[in-house]
Amino acid sequence: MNAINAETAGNTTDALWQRARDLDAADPLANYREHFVGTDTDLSYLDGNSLGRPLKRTITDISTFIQDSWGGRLIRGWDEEWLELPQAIGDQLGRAVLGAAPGQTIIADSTTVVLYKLIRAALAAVTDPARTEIVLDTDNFPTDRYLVEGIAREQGLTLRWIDADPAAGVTVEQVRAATGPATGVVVLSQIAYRSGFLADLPAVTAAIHDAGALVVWDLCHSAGSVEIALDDADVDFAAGCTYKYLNGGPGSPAFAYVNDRHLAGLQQPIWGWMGRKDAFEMGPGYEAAPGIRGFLSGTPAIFGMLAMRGTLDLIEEVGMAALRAKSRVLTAFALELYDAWLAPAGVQLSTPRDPELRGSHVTIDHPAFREMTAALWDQDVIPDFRAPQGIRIGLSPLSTSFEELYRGLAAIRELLSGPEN
Ligand SMILES: Cc1ncc(COP(=O)(O)O)c(C=O)c1O
Ligand SMILES: Nc1c(O)cccc1C(=O)C[C@H](N)C(=O)O
Repeated sequence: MNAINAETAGNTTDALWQRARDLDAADPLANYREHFVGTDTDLSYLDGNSLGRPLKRTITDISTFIQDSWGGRLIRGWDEEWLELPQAIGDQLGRAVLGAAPGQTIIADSTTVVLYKLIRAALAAVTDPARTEIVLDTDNFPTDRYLVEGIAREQGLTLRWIDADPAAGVTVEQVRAATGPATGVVVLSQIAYRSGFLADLPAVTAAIHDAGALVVWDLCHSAGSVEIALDDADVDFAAGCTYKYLNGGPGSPAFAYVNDRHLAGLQQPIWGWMGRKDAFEMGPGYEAAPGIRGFLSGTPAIFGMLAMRGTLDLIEEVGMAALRAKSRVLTAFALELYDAWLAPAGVQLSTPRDPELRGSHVTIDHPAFREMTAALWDQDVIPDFRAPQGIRIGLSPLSTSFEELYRGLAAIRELLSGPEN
């Protein structure tokens, strides 16, 4: 029996539609949606946690860059501006999003490469030879797991796996149980890519430090969606993407954060000319540039850095607290729609209900979702599918509207209820 009854669904649907409109009307960030390309259509974009929408100003920023900077200044651009951009934008990101004082954040490479460098740097900072274990969890993003497996093999270290509940995440208790005198480094995501579980970063960091180990946080799904205070939590190392909630565009470079107290004498493993002291001296042997700049390896991807500046400017204007507040209302409304329409149709919720424990996406599971995702995309409803049967509803606080979210979940409800309804 199909549990969505047409009569009651009609009433609920009208009430929820009105509610979506009311939430948009009450949303203090509603006007920011207009800053993004494509938000004046009926397309429902629910995948900003994979790839954020572009800002309209990016069209002008990129075009001006080509015309004036690249086209006008040519190679002089490096000396005049570009060489400093990885640190300048890194500092802005640190200030606006990460809770990091200047000089600890840099834009570089991809998240995968940055994580490799950070994990190796963290291991190099562990001086006790008895600390031979890297701790990670079974539900972390594939790149994190593969990197750690590769590094353990390369360095002759042992892995200790935390068995994470895929519908929840890694708890402080689990971290305490998995760490001890043999732990060197722990690698975790602040927000789980699948369930959206939000880890208690300060408490987990403190637990890892209590065990005498260092932590590398993956902030891909949290940068630009939740408030982060890396310095206050005394985090050791962190990395993340800029193409999700920071709207840097496909393949935009990653960021690396290294706490000041680790920077002196830091050893990262990819020794390229751009990370060397006096890069343009091109001297013999490698001597790392002082500070966070020693974290560069090759030529920075300037083009890929331009778009994220627009979002950082907006975040500085609005503040991360306002973004987090909107994100909480968005995910709460997603749960309301889920309860009214999808739970009765047998869809499982795989994201914590407690708003303190979730980030900015909601994951729902159903055996029909693999096939359904293509049908949704055809209808301009764009979530993403994560195997084996999950749809993630990614909600970007600056660009997602409540009506857009309503339309997306209504389309899922209709496809689930079949052609007869
Ligand atoms: C948690 C997490 N870590 C790492 C990555 C991978 O980063 P990249 O492909 O940019 O290296 C992603 C997304 O792709 C992610 O969600
Ligand atoms: N990075 C991606 C890509 O290059 C292509 C398609 C999707 C992505 C993603 O961002 C995946 C994403 N990090 C995830 O959480 O699943």
